[in-house]
Amino acid sequence: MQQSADSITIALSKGRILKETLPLFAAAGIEPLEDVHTSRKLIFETTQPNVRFIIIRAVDVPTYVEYGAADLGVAGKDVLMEHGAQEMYELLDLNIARCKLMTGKMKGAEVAHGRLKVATKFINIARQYYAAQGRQVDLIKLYGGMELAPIMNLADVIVDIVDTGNTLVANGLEADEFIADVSSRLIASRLALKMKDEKIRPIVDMLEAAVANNGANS
Ligand SMILES: Nc1ncnc2c1ncn2[C@@H]1O[C@H](COP(=O)(O)OP(=O)(O)OP(=O)(O)O)[C@@H](O)[C@H]1O
Ligand SMILES: O=P(O)(O)OC[C@H]1O[C@H](OP(=O)(O)OP(=O)(O)O)[C@H](O)[C@@H]1O
Repeated sequence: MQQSADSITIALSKGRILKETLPLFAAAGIEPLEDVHTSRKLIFETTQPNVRFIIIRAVDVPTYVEYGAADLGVAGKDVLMEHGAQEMYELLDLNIARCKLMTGKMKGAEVAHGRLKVATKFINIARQYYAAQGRQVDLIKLYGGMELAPIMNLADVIVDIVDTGNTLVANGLEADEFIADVSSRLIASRLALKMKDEKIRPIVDMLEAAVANNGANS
């Protein structure tokens, strides 16, 4: 399907962000015409004739926006930091899916002073974080369940998302160093901002009001 000059494509992260994203867009007058949770479709028309959603894996959202295949996107700050922000702009902090990026280690463990083995799916974030501290690290890429790595002696520490801390505790780990606060952001492609500013602006304004209203009600 071609990107058309007068339509707007918005890439949404499926998974846990989606539940909190849809009410914000609904408050901005943009609702999918079908139930996104039960449909196998990837593209959804919305209550606004020229606005459609594509619903994809969180890590793929920056890629669609970067290439201008989507005009707008919603993704976690963790995903954006890991991807690196080329050809796109962060327009709004949606203040949803709030959590922290932290290092974690076995409870009570002393982190050795020498070279550190770090398991994470956030390889770029971890590389930058430890480089800024001048620490030598071996990075071990995982795709989930990072908490298992120190238990199995695969790594000394992990870099992962922490919210309640329950997952760390349930696995005998503890949070150690804070890396960054995370929440979901509205992003736009450079191209879309240049070519479709007058279509994008009212959507951003309505979302901004919805976010403020969300904050006032929580
Ligand atoms: N425990 C959490 N609490 C709050 N927000 C979280 C939590 N875990 C992840 N997030 C945020 O939600 C985003 C999406 O997380 P989710 O778990 O839905 O997807 P994922 O596991 O990264 O992706 P996939 O399921 O495609 O592998 C993350 O990028 C992060 O910004
Ligand atoms: O501090 P908590 O409230 O326990 O939340 C943190 C957990 O949530 C995320 O995992 P998720 O459920 O997304 O699983 P996955 O990363 O293995 O896909 C994250 O990777 C942590 O494991």
